[in-house]
Amino acid sequence: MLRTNLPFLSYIEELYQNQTNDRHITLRTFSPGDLLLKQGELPFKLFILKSGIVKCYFYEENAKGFINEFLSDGEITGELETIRGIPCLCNIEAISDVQAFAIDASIFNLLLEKDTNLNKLLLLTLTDRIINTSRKASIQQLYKTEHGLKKVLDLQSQYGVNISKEDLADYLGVTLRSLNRLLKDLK
Ligand SMILES: Nc1ncnc2c1ncn2[C@@H]1O[C@@H]2COP(=O)(O)O[C@H]2[C@H]1O
Repeated sequence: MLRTNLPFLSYIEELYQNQTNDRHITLRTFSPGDLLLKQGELPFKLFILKSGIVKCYFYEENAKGFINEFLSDGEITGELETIRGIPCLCNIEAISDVQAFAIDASIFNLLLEKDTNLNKLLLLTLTDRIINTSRKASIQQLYKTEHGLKKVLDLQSQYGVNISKEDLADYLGVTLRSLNRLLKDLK
């Protein structure tokens, strides 16, 4: 549930440290509740997380939220827009203090043209996301929510993160009321 991408983090840290005069990569900080990317908007920057946790979620027209993933160290956001030229698919919101490397979309596109390392890292990242999203979707279809909840609670204690009940419900695709009932039944 909490995705990290340490090879990507090493890659961007090296680029950041080796910058000379033109500092195209900057380090930015965000507080809980700050939006790094907004659904439907065209971002000019991509972010690669250095530390902290963000949630990646959709808002549907009926004001329901659905959380795809919780992303942490080394995860990239905003790459889909840059590659496909489409508005941001989802919102990326900090749920803890976050530090992220920011890179201009135009610079990222230039790097994509000449850096095979970046291309390989990106392919691995995108294929991982397809695998994780498909796995999550099939688990949600095949098993009861209780099964998903147990897994999420295990992972939460494994990573030592504290995720609000609202976010847990949005991650599992259930109402807060159902989540409270499930939590009560688990006791
Ligand atoms: N299923 C997913 N898992 C992880 N991250 C995602 C997923 N879907 C979208 N994102 C990220 O959310 C970002 C929103 O802006 P973009 O569409 O540019 O790029 C998107 C990806 O970086």
